[in-house]
Amino acid sequence: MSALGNLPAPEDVDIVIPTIRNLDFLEQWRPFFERHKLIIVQDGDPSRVVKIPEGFNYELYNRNDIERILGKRAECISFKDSACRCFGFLVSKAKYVYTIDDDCFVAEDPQGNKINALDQHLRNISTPSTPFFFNTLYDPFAQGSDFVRGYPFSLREGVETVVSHGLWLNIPDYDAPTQLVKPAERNTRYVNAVMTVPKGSLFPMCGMNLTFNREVIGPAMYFGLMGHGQPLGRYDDMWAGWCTKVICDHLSLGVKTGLPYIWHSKASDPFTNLKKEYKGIFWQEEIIPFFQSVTLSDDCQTVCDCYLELAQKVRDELSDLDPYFTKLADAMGTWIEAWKELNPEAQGRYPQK
Ligand SMILES: O=c1ccn([C@@H]2O[C@H](COP(=O)(O)OP(=O)(O)O[C@H]3O[C@@H](CO)[C@H](O)[C@H]3O)[C@@H](O)[C@H]2O)c(=O)[nH]1
Ligand SMILES: [Mn+2]
Repeated sequence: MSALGNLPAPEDVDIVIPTIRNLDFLEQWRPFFERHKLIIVQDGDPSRVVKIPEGFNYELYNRNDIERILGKRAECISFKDSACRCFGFLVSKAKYVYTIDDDCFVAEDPQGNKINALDQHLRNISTPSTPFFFNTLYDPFAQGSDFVRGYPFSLREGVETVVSHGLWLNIPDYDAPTQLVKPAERNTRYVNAVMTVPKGSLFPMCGMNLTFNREVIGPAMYFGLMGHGQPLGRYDDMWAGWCTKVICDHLSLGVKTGLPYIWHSKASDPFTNLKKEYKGIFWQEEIIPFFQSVTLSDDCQTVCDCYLELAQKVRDELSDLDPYFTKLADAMGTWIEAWKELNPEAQGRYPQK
C-alpha cells in the first residue's frame, strides 16, 4: 500500500531548537526550514546574543522569558541542559513539532541526494503505524512497500502515528561509556527503512532529530528535570520517550523510527557526558522494568490524564530508588499545569475510535 497521507502545511509545523551556540547550521537547512516558524530556546546566559541567519521567521526565548511566561512553574524547565527544548513545545501553537539540535546538518543518501529530513518525518507521521503485528517489509505505507503475505487484513488499517524518530549519520547518539571505548566510531550505515516500534516495546528516544504530533502527544513530551542542580543529564529525551511510548501503547497510537537521517557533526565530551549520565546508567535498570510493568487505567480521558496517572506511579514506585524521582514526579505535574494553561485546546485527545 503506498498511501501517502497529505503532508501538513508549513504553518502546521514548528521547528524547536535548543541552543548554547550560534545558529549558522540553519544555512544548510534554509531550503527546508524557511517556510516554518522556528522556536529557538536559548539556554545558559540570557544576556548572550544568539546569531541567527537572516530570513527566518523565529521566536527566541531565553531563561528570562521562560521565567516571565511560566512564573514559579519555570522550575520544571531544565537549565543548562538540552532538556530546555520542551519549553518550545509548550509555547508552540502548531499541530506538529520538529525538534533538531544545532549541530545536526543535512545528510546525503547513498545516491548523494540531500535529505529533506522534515519532509520524511511528515511522510512518516502522515501515514498509519502498525504496532500490533510486525510487517517484515517495514513500513507498509512507504512508497514501494506494502503488507506482506500473512499479515492479518483486520490489522491493516493501522493506528494514528504521533511520533517519528529519525537517526544520525557520522556521530551516533552513543552513551558516554560507549563513546569512551569507541571514540573513533562513526555511523556510515544508511539503512533505508522506517518501522513501527511494536506495542509493548520501549525504545531509546533521541531528541536530536524528532517529530511529533503536538496536539495529541505533546503533553507527554516533557524532557525531564536535568542539568543545573539536578543529579542527572542526557536522560531528558529518554524519559520523554518512555513516558510517551507507554501512553501511546495505552491509547493505540503509533511511534515510527528509522529514516530520515541527519548528519550529526559534534561529539560531545565523553567525560562530561559520563558525569551527567552515570546515575542514569544504573538507575535505568530499575526504571525500565517500571515502565514495562506500568498499566494505565481505562478512565484516563486524555494524554494529560494518562500523564498525571503516570507521574503518580513514578512518585509511588520510583522514589525509593532516589528522592530525585519525587521531584521529577512533581515536575511532571507542574508541566501538565503549564501545558493546560498555555494549551487548553491540546490536551491530547483519545483517538477518535
Ligand atoms: O547545556 C546545554 C547543552 C546543549 N544544549 C543544546 O542541546 C543540543 C544538544 O547538545 P550537544 O549537541 O552538545 O549534545 P549531544 O551529546 O550531541 O546531544 C545528545 O544528547 C542529548 C542530550 O540530552 C541530545 O538530545 C542529543 O542530541 C544542542 O542544540 C545544544 O546547543 C543546550 O541547549 N544546553
Ligand atoms: Mn550533538
